[in-house]
Parts: sequence; structure tokens; C-alpha cells
Amino acid sequence: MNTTNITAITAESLRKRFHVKGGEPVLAVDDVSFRINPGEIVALLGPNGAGKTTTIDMLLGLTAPESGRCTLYGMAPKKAINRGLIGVIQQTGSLINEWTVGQLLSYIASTYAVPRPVEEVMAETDLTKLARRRIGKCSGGQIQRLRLAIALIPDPLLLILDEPTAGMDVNARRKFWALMREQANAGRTIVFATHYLTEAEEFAERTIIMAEGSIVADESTATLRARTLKQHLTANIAPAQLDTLLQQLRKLRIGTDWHLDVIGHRVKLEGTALEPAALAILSAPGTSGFEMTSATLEDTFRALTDDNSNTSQNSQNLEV
Ligand SMILES: Nc1ncnc2c1ncn2[C@@H]1O[C@H](COP(=O)(O)OP(=O)(O)OP(=O)(O)O)[C@@H](O)[C@H]1O
Repeated sequence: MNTTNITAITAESLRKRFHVKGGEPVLAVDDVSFRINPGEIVALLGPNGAGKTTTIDMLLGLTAPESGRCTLYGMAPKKAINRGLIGVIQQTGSLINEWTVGQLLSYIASTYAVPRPVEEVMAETDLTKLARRRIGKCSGGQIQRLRLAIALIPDPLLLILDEPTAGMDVNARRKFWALMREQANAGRTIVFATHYLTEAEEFAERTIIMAEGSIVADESTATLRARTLKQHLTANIAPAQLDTLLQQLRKLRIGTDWHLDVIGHRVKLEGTALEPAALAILSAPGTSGFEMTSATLEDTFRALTDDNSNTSQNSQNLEV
């Protein structure tokens, strides 16, 4: 079967409620739909309890959706997993502490019809020197690399990783993502859940943001970042300067994404790279109440996932 052109993941209107004894059911995932194409690197980003793990569990066939459906390479999840098309790192599940790294990987390899050579996978995940190390003696970062090695044994087309760097320090995290980049370069499709904004920003090409069980944004990470490049500028212009300044601003605006509003003598400008406009406004005699603000990616994320009450703006107030 040629899987290269088949959608890697299809999630259609997934919904899942958990029934809690004596309490209201918890709506963990509500009408979640997305498609992931072969070769994409996608972050599933969201705060605690957003529904990321529940979504991943449905994708992996570990929990059944109440309604909706999902397929991996056009197949039921379990079938795709049994065929070795999917490599998984889950948040939970313990490894056998008494075994060595090499023993466990050899055992896992023996369960597949056509596994990758264990030595090759160990080299790829920087575990060769740890082959004889007991799993119980491995650090958190080494354990996660071992989990990655386990996921790579069947030579999967798609890696699904649920918070793969949870508990790692900064260096271990950096090392892990460097290894993942090699996997992405090798052409594997990668979907990972995270609550680290920087991981999505630095590693994913596309970011799906979840909050309270729903998707609140699904766009290229570059678009998401571009939102944060947007600046807002306001200033009061001296009446005698207004016409000249507006002419100047309209000229500067050509070919930009600036949106200009004039209310009385107050100028409002929104867009990216507003610095030349700021310079023109500040150079006009009598300008007052100048203010320029820009949102950070953190602000965008908060605005999408909170009730907006925490949204802050990074403002550079330049009173004139
Ligand atoms: N087995 C369960 N029984 C009851 N509620 C559950 C169960 N599993 C998850 N939930 C609830 O469903 C919601 C979504 O949880 P989920 O673990 O999918 O979120 P998450 O985004 O993965 O969070 P985290 O980043 O903390 O892992 C939460 O409110 C959680 O408490």
C-alpha cells in the first residue's frame, strides 16, 4: 500500500465526555476536527486540561470517541499501529527498571516483523553508550530518549508524542528536539502535544491550539508568530501638521499591511514594521500622546486560551 499521499491523520468532529461518579460529566473534547498531511510537523498546544491527551488517546484508538471518527493513513488507528506505521510516546506507562536499555530495545524489536536494527536506533537517539545501563538508573532525559527509540523501532511514518519533554531540564529538552529535527529531516510526520509555547514556536510548522476541549486556532506557526508582530500606534497630531503628516503616512503605507484611522486629530495605525511611521509622527512638531504597543506570542496564546482577563500588552510608552 502506498501511504505517501494519504492523509496521515483525519480527525472528524471528535467528542469525548468522561462520566464522573456523583458529578457532572466532564466534556474533555468537543467537536475537534483536523487533517494532518504526510511530512507535516504539528504542535498540539494548550494549557493543562485542554483535551490534548484525550485527543491523542482517541487518535491512537486507546479511548473511543463518543461521536466523530479518526483514521491514520485511512485506516482504523489500531490497524495502522499494528502495521508499524505509527511510533508513539505516551505521557504514562512505566518501563522495566531491572532491564538494560539494550535489552528492552532488543525485546521490543523482536515483537515486530520487520524492525529497524537496534544498534542503528540507539545511535540515532544517542543511546549507544547507555546500552548496558539499567533503565532504573537512567535520568529523565535518557528515559525520554529511550521512549523515542522504542517509537522508532518499527520505522514509523508518523510519530505521535504526548508531552515528550515533560520533566526535562533545558539542556535535555534541547538535545531531544535536536534528535527530533533529524527525524523530521528524515521525512517523518510528527505530531506532538505540549504546553511549552517555545517548543511549538521553534519546532512546529503548524500549531493547533486547544482550550477547554476545543480548537481555538489552527494555523502555520509563522502566521501565529506574524500575529504577534502586529503593532498598534496612536498619537495626537497638532492640527497644523495633520494634512502634511497624513500625506506622508499614506505614501509610507504603500505596499505595507498598515491600517490607518484618523479620528479628529488622533491617528491610529495598525500593522507590522511601523517604525518609519513612528519616526514621521514623532518628527511632526506638536505631536503628543504617542503610544506604540506590540503583543508577544505569549499574549496571543493567552488571549486565545484564557478568558482574556490575563492578556497583557508589551507596551513601549514614549510620551512626547
Ligand atoms: N479518565 C478521566 N476521567 C475524568 N476526567 C478526565 C479523565 N481524563 C481526562 N479527564 C478530564 O478531561 C479534561 C481534558 O484532559 P486531558 O488530559 O485530555 O487534557 P490535556 O490537555 O492533555 O492536559 P495536560 O496538559 O495536563 O496533560 C480535563 O478536565 C481532565 O480532568
